[in-house]
Amino acid sequence: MRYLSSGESHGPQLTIVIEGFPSNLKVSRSAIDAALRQRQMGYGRGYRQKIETDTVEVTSGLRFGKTLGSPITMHVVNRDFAHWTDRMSVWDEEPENNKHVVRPRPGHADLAGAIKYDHEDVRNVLERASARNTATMVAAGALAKQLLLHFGIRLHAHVVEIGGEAVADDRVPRDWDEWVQATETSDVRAADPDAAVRMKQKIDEAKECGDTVGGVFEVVVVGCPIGLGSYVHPDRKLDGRLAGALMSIQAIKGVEIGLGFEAARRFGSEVHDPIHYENGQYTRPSNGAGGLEGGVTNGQPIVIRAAMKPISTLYKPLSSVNMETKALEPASVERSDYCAVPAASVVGENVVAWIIADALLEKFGGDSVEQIEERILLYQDRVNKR
Ligand SMILES: Cc1cc2nc3c(=O)[nH]c(=O)nc-3n(C[C@H](O)[C@H](O)[C@H](O)COP(=O)(O)O)c2cc1C
Ligand SMILES: C=C(O[C@@H]1CC(C(=O)O)=C[C@@H](OP(=O)(O)O)[C@H]1O)C(=O)O
Repeated sequence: MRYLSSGESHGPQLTIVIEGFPSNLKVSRSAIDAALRQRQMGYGRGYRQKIETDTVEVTSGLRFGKTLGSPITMHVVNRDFAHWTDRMSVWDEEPENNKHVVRPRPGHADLAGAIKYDHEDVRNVLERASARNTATMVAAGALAKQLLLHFGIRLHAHVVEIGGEAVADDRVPRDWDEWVQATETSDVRAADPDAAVRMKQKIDEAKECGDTVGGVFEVVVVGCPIGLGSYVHPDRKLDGRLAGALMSIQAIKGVEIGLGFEAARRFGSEVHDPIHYENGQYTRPSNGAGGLEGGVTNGQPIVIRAAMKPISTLYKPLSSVNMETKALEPASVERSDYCAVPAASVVGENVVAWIIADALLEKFGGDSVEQIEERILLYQDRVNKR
């Protein structure tokens, strides 16, 4: 299963073409729209989200709400394009009064992208480098999530840290539904209400100073069978694939699985999860491995965290260089978010859904939902005999 996306941030629309999605899954448009809406939310987002109301249009691959097995094409319209028709025109000549972006922002793709693609106007870079494209990741992932749910695999993401303010683990509900409810009613998607207050204060502090803040989110996946992914080649290791997918989200700078970096500070006896056998199955009393050993799912919940750097555009800009004159000048200022960690957590949840769904199809074949069902049942039988 694979997908490609296209679209500039202020162009007419974003497009996603998915190939290899199995047939005969009844899919819900409102579930995709709900995920898109969640991605737009979160304390610290900028004015753009007041302009957009992201929803999905599907123009191929579905009939009567069911997948056909043929390529699925989805679109998300950029309402903001209405304000950019001359500056983002596909065919018309460039307007004479068009102002070029020439002072690249430290932390964004501006400078490296302008040099790589030989652009004089940095806008030609930032339009596609923009995290607007994360809407396509969410649309594709929200479809994959529906496939996973059909097979009893659930996943959810929450924010665990913003600007150094972290949730207390014992304040996060252990019950799945309560936890989901707690994050979805929090405007920073953090399940600990006191930490959420401190996180919002950090965002306010950054905003007042013309600055930005980053943070950490965590994705949890439950219900995965043992044996997704493989240890045989680097590109088949599920830990690597998940880390790669999360790292490919704009501004993600670190990924850790299970104990992650903490494992490097402990003795092995304090890190690895003992193996027990109870009531006819293997159990693990702890989950330091975060559900993955040797690049393969081990039946425990997958727990994976990602660190997001602060937003690159600063209203009080760092110094940069005018690429036309080479003079030292403040970096350009684009309308911007102050903090997008809650939004990034939604993106993270959906890119993880995509990778797990892909690994599921790889293990069980992927032409139709019925065929996958049969193979999962057969496999479960074998697993139960081990
Ligand atoms: C959901 C989301 C929203 C973002 N919003 C902004 C923004 O408003 N302004 C900005 O400069 N960067 C924003 N970013 C981050 C930039 O896209 C990112 O800094 C840039 O792509 C370079 O990141 P990289 O070095 O990880 O590739 C956002 C990222 C995400 C995930
Ligand atoms: C458009 C989105 O995020 C954008 C990501 C982004 C960036 O530089 O990455 C810059 C901002 O764009 P604009 O200048 O249009 O406000 C964000 O709003 C979105 O998430 O839908």
